This record gives sequence, structure tokens and C-alpha cells, in this order.
Amino acid sequence: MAELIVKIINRSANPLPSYATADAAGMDLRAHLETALTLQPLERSLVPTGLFIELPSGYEAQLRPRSGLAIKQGITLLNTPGTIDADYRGEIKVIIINLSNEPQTIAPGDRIAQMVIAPVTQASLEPVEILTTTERGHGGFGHTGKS
Ligand SMILES: O=c1ccn([C@H]2C[C@H](O)[C@@H](COP(=O)(O)OP(=O)(O)OP(=O)(O)O)O2)c(=O)[nH]1
Ligand SMILES: [Mg+2]
Repeated sequence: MAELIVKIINRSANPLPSYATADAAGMDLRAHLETALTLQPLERSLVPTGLFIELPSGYEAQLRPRSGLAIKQGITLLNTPGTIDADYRGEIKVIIINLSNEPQTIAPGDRIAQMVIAPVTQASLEPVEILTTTERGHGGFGHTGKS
């Protein structure tokens, strides 16, 4: 696999994110918190990571939920996938929300999300009057049925 260099500053006491297995797609991000954070049902919070990255131009970082947190605690990312632009120099923060019926607690250092680095394609828009005809046409939103 091609190696891509991402510069990183870590202002937290947590270890740097890393790939947990040989072919893991994402690196887990940890909460940079002083004290535990409890979210009431449907409450959301912007959780700092203490991490600042510099991506090469032409790449983004996507912040995605962790499935274990989602199924066990109903915690997900409100804006999934969160987008970290290559020109962003601020702290990476994670917007978590508690979609369970009970209060849920995040402890300092907990792994709250995963970060996937992905290539970006920027497009040029070409204004036209007519688009090409297709079999699908305007059909969408369940147009082809369920089974
Ligand atoms: O979950 C997220 C989403 C975004 N960001 C940072 C990095 C990203 O480059 C910047 C802007 O994100 P986005 O474009 O999603 O937010 P916006 O509401 O459009 O803000 P802006 O007007 O600053 O682009 O905020 C995060 O730290 N966490
Ligand atoms: Mg934006």
C-alpha cells in the first residue's frame, strides 16, 4: 500500500492514533477531556481530540462512528462522515450524539470515532441546458422497488 505522510500535532496526553490491524481503514480518535462527559438522550457534544493535522493537497480525512459504540451505547456522529479539509489547521473535533434512551458517559481517552484518509476529486462545473437521456431518468427514492 502506498505510504502517505500526514503531519500531526498532538496536544493531548493520549497516544497518537494508529491503525489497529494490518488493513484497518481507520485510526481511532480519542477524547481529549479533563473529566468524564455524560450525554443525556439526544444530547450532542463537540468533543476535542487535541489533534491537529496537515493532509497533503488532494486528500481529506473522514470522521466516522465506531460500530461498537453505536450498538452498545447508541453513540454516533451527528454529521457522519465529518469532513476534515486538507487546508484545515484547527483542532480535530468530533460531534457525538447519544441516540439511546439513557444517559451515556465518555471517559477521557475513550476512542470515540475513527478517521479514514481518502482521496478527493475536485470537479469543474459545466453549465448546460440539457442532460443526456437515461433509462432511470428522473426515477429515484425507491423508484426501482424493494425486492
Ligand atoms: O466533524 C468535524 C467536521 C469538521 N471539522 C473541521 C475540519 C473541517 O475542515 C472544518 C469545516 O468543516 P465543515 O466544512 O464540515 O463545516 P462547515 O460548517 O461547512 O464550516 P466551514 O464554513 O468552516 O467550512 O471543521 C471537524 O473538526 N470535525
Ligand atoms: Mg465547509
